[in-house]
Amino acid sequence: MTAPIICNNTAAVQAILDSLVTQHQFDPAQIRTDLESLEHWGKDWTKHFAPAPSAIVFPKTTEQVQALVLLANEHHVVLTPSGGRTGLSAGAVAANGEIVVSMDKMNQIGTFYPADRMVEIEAGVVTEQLQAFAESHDLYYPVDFASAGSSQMGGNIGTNAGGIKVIRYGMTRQWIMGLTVVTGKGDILQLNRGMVKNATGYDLRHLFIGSEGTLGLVTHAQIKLERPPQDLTVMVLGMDNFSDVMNVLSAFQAKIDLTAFEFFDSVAIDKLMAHGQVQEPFESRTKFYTLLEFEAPYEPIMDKAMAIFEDCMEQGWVVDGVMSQSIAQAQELWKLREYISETISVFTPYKNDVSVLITHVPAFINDIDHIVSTNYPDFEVCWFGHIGDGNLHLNILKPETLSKDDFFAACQVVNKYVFETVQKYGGSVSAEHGVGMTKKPYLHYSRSETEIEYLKEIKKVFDPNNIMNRGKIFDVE
Ligand SMILES: O=C(O)CC[C@@H](O)C(=O)O
Ligand SMILES: [Zn+2]
Repeated sequence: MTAPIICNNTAAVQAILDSLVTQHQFDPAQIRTDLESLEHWGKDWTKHFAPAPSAIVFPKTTEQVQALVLLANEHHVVLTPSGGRTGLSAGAVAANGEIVVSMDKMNQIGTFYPADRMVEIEAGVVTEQLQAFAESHDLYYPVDFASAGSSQMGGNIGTNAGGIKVIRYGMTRQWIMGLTVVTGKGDILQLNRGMVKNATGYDLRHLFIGSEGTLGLVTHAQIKLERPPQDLTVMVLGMDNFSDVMNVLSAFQAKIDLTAFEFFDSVAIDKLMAHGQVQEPFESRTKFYTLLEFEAPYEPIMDKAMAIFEDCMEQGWVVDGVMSQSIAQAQELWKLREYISETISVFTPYKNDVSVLITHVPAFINDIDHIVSTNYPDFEVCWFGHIGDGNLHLNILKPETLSKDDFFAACQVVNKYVFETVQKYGGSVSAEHGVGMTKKPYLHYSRSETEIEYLKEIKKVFDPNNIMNRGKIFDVE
């Protein structure tokens, strides 16, 4: 039997911190225990749990991470990995006296392999930093989202982050050619070493991608890069029926390779306009909006897009539309979608991040719409998401008069119906934000009991003392 974990045993934490400095070349500046730091590094963007870590440690090398993991095992103290802390499922929240392992000081871009179109990075590299590096070599890192300026690659790998270009380029997983990890046991493993072809049995790299730091810590990654897209053109279309959103998606996808197909509703537009940072796309409001993007380096593609657009108007699916004529205009239109999450954050939204097969989206949305209008008659609901890949972000906005706890409790009651519907369509209770703590109680709607037992067994192999991000995804006895 493993010894019990004593999360907030200050003596044990202090013994670890002392040992890091005296035995493992940690500079005292690599350790913080002041209240402000504990508050800052102890939480992500979720508002459900109060941060309460014991200390924040900033390793600089894989060996320092290993030393910390070995000490945590010895002293039975839990570690919480921390990247840019932009997560929305409380995967990086340390609420129980954990030591937070921040990758902020491991933020270097390493060797570039032009022939392999690949670059080695440390886990603390910020997404935008990698994107800029790729651009400086006439290449492209295509995984993108509104938080790219803060999110770190280690966190993106931990949650298999998705974002706005998944319809064309897939999730983070697709771009990870290799990983260096320190397992929960304290072993350093080099997984796949960047190769495209490597048929030597289980590919452990893929276990670590999306494992939310519960198996160990990613310290380095080898990232594939892509040729940059050419002449991206953006269209924003307004429509009054959700089924028309899907008609438009099918019409475009039949003839053009889209790089994005995003959707949002008039509540999102209301909030954006009230915030005042973006321009109204059309003179009159419509109920739904889609933003689609495609490469248009040649005139015939543009002609094709215009013809599809006109056809959508004739069919009565689209009420209004606008197309970018320059990069600046395309960027301006993107703000309509990218600013939504931050704009509505003042309403302490209750977040759902669900997905189903695109085939099931219309029926699924109908069911969810019914649940929401029956159960939330008094709450404002904001619909948006990456509908082109089947991912819907359903945000319920807190009325000012209701306390956070009462509001979350009310939403949790309705969750049951939302997730039963997800289950009915064989969908996911977390499409791209991870499970963390907020979706932990609902994991069983997407993963069978038997499957969860396998997950727990895998966790035990890599982290027998359950010191890695304990209490995230599922609980292990
Ligand atoms: O805030 C949300 O619910 C979604 C955040 C992000 O995934 C997005 O697509 O903007
Ligand atoms: Zn999203």
